[in-house]
Amino acid sequence: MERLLPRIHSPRDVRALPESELPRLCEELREEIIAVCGRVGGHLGASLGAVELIVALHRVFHSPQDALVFDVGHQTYAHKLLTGRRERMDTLRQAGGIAPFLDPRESPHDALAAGHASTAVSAGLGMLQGRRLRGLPGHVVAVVGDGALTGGLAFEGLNNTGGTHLPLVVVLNDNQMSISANVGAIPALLRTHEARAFFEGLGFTYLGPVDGHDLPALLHTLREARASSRPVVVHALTKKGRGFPPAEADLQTRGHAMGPYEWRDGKLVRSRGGHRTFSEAFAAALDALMARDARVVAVTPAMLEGSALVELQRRYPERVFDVGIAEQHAVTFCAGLAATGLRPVCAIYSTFLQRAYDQIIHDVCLPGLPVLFAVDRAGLVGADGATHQGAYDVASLRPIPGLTVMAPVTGEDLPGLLATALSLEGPSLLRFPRGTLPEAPPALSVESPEPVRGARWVKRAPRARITFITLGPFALSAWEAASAEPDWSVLDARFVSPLDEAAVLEAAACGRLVVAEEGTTRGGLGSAVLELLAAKQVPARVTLLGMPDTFVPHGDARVQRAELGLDAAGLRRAALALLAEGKAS
Ligand SMILES: Cc1ncc(C[n+]2csc(CCOP(=O)(O)OP(=O)(O)O)c2C)c(N)n1
Ligand SMILES: CC(=O)[C@@H](O)[C@H](O)COP(=O)(O)O
Ligand SMILES: [Mg+2]
Repeated sequence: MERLLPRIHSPRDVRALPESELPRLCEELREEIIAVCGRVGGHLGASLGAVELIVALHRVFHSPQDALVFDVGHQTYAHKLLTGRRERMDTLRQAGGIAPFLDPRESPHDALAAGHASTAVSAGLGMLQGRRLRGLPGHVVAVVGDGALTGGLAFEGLNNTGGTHLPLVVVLNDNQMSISANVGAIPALLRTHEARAFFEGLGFTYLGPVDGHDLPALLHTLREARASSRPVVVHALTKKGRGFPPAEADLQTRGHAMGPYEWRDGKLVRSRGGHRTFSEAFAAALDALMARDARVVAVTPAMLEGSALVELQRRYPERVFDVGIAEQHAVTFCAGLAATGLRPVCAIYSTFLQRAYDQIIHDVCLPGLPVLFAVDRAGLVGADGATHQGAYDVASLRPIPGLTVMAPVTGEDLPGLLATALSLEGPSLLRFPRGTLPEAPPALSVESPEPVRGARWVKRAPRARITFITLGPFALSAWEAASAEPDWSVLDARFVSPLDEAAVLEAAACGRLVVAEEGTTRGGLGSAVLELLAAKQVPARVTLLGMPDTFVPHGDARVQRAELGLDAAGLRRAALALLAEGKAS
């Protein structure tokens, strides 16, 4: 039988199909999503669960005249396949390829860019208001997951919408899952008759619950929602990973997002090489700390899996808290815990920490509470791209008084830095990157659980002509870049705040510095070094290396590092250029 999908180039083609063909279209979409994720990896589970929903939405609403606003955007592979991107889907999440989430620059059918959760209702309401004011026609639909609904921003949007009486259509894609099982009272309430009362109480018409895989029921309910003249919630019950047994059966570890896999003999075969990640090394160090000190507790805003805390939660169910997609709450919750004498560790991705900037300043740092922010995915993240890069944590948080900011070079550094955090009276931040642990030279592979202070010389040349000052694993690239040069030194800053001024001034005495960090150079370690040199009137030539002043798109992080000069070869080039410049003047 001729496949339908190759004939679908836009939502108009979906609407032209006889309704009886839609189940076959869904089947083909599933096959395509499974095949694409198999080849290039991606957000498999959420996308499989939203297939019927997306087909029904494109059938009932007329994108792009009607705006479909998807929360996060990780569940939209069917939408991408139906909106003219099918032939490029094998480039998904790769450099120059199809975006990991939605991007209006990629397609007019992507109403709004996203990547972070809980934005769809607010953005959808804004679009509806904007269209009204500008006299533009069209419906606006906000598609929100039950996980995203645990974020405060979603409630700010619902509250505002309910008060405006504007006919925003909110489609609640309820699969009872965030990345891990969803948490909290509201997801539980959604499974009771109270769901209707809850949304009606907020000023919405409630339609549902409807089986989110039953096309006729979905089409009927969405048509009813389209006809509404007031805010309406369509509550659709779906299953994450639907149609792919390994993803359905193993929702937490495999169903959400994955690398390329193979499907052999009815089993999923996948390997990430068995290498330990920074997150796992952090969790192991935290485990040891929790075993020693009953005051230590851990908090994650819905990233138990990614932060490698699953096992730790099993071991300490009362001391490891998943608070849902609620970064602001996570930080202020930690403030409360710390105020009782506990020592909370807030495990959070750099990009999601951005959500909680005021909570960090106002609730934690201003009262000087001893919360440790364990900032994962700091630096380039690769396939998730611009929305998820960990570029701004150091630059945005360095100015906050009393916040100690530090970074490990290797996994071996983690116990000592965690002990350092615990030895402090006030707040601290420990940043480490996504991915596997680097191999460390013998000098840096010593593990000690003792607190550390100040910077550390990785290579100290007696008559240095140039010194690298680095943050985090960059010390290893610098060490490699300098290894064949007897007069090149390497200083691991280790602390950005407080900066080890004596060590930096000693490093600057050679007259030439290359400062390297995996974060924006605007305001980061490099800026801290320049501020110090200016204050002390130290004449030194300084090159700053770091993430550029643009949003870095999706791609392979290793390739991006090479392209941005953020690897050993790039550091070497920068040093040679600086030395050559010195000669010329
Ligand atoms: C602010 C923010 N925090 C955390 C994440 C990581 N994250 C992406 S998808 C997801 C789960 C979302 O659950 P839900 O909205 O129910 O969608 P589902 O995957 O179940 O379809 C999480 C925690 C994020 N993208 N944004
Ligand atoms: C969509 C989203 O925000 C998460 O699923 C994210 O993609 C996870 O990233 P990691 O793979 O780095 O845990
Ligand atoms: Mg969900």
